[in-house]
Amino acid sequence: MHSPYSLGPPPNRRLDGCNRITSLFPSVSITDIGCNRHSEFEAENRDPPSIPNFIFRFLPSSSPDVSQFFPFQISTSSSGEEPCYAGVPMSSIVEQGLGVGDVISLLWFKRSLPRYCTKFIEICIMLCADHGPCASGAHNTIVTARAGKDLVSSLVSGLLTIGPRFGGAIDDAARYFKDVYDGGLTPYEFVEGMKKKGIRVPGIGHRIKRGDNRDKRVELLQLFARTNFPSVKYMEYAVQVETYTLSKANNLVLNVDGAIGSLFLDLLAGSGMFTKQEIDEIVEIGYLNGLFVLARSIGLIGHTFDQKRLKQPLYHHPWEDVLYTK
Ligand SMILES: CC(=O)SCCNC(=O)CCNC(=O)[C@H](O)C(C)(C)COP(=O)(O)OP(=O)(O)OC[C@H]1O[C@@H](n2cnc3c(N)ncnc32)[C@H](O)[C@@H]1OP(=O)(O)O
Repeated sequence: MHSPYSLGPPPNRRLDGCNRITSLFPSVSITDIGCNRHSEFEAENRDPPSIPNFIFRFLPSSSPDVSQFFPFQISTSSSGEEPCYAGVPMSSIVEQGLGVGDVISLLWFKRSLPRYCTKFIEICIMLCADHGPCASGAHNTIVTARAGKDLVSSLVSGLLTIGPRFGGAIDDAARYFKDVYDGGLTPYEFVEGMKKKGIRVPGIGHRIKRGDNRDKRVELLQLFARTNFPSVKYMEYAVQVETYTLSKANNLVLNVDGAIGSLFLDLLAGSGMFTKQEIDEIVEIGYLNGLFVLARSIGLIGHTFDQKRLKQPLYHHPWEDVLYTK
């Protein structure tokens, strides 16, 4: 019995996909791509090699995308001598001294991005890793760890606070900044239009930061991008939006979500590594909140360990904060 989570598509669907491929590419035989060998692997109680790996080895590089034939697509191969991320072997990743930004670029974006892009991803991860115990996510994690729960429970309890008000506005910021910049709206038209619709501008506003107490993380991201990116047009637009919102209220700064959202648009558009269609898809699907989720997991895990190491007792919130009503 094939589980959808273990070996990939069951044999009949594998064969079906392979048959369609061999009919499309007469130079490729079904033996070449290993489809007729499923029972052989099963008899030896081994995982069959992934079909796409076989196929990509035999198809000419100009072949159309065959991935559409497969209900399961992978970018991590575990069937060869060593695991590969989007076709790049682990040894090559280690030997080239690549970092976690490169791994993210391979696994999320399915391509090797230039070093300044992967460095930018790494800076996002480093800067968003933690923001102290009072932020929503850390607070939840701490309370959960102190209730005696395990690492995973404590981590996810914190992660579940990530959303439109806390760390989860990067995708929406990117969507809006892209739409309004590409559509030629002025910052004034954008902000006032949002106000009319009763929607807060994603990427703008902070609970603590103010116009006269800027977010250092935003400044560091902007400095890196201004120095290394070929173009920062979306970021400059976001800064113009901030200038306008700050003229309305001192808390309406460009926050870290807005900075990452606008700068990632610049990375996608300026690197020359993505087609317009791919950029639209990345923004529409919403890849970018993943950066905050991944980054903040580092800090939340640290908060869990702190509580365990310090043997902190069950948390109880101070009575005096609570207004009791009838
Ligand atoms: C790492 C991070 O978490 S960064 C934050 C990511 N989230 C966003 O970018 C979403 C948009 N921003 C917001 O929703 C808010 O600014 C928050 C949640 C981040 C902070 O909110 P708070 O400091 O609690 O501000 P509060 O909710 O009290 O709002 C104060 C005033 O500013 C206005 N305001 C706050 N943010 C915005 C915004 N993004 N756009 C328009 N107006 C805003 C509010 O309408 C409110 O005005 P009102 O009292 O006249 O209604």
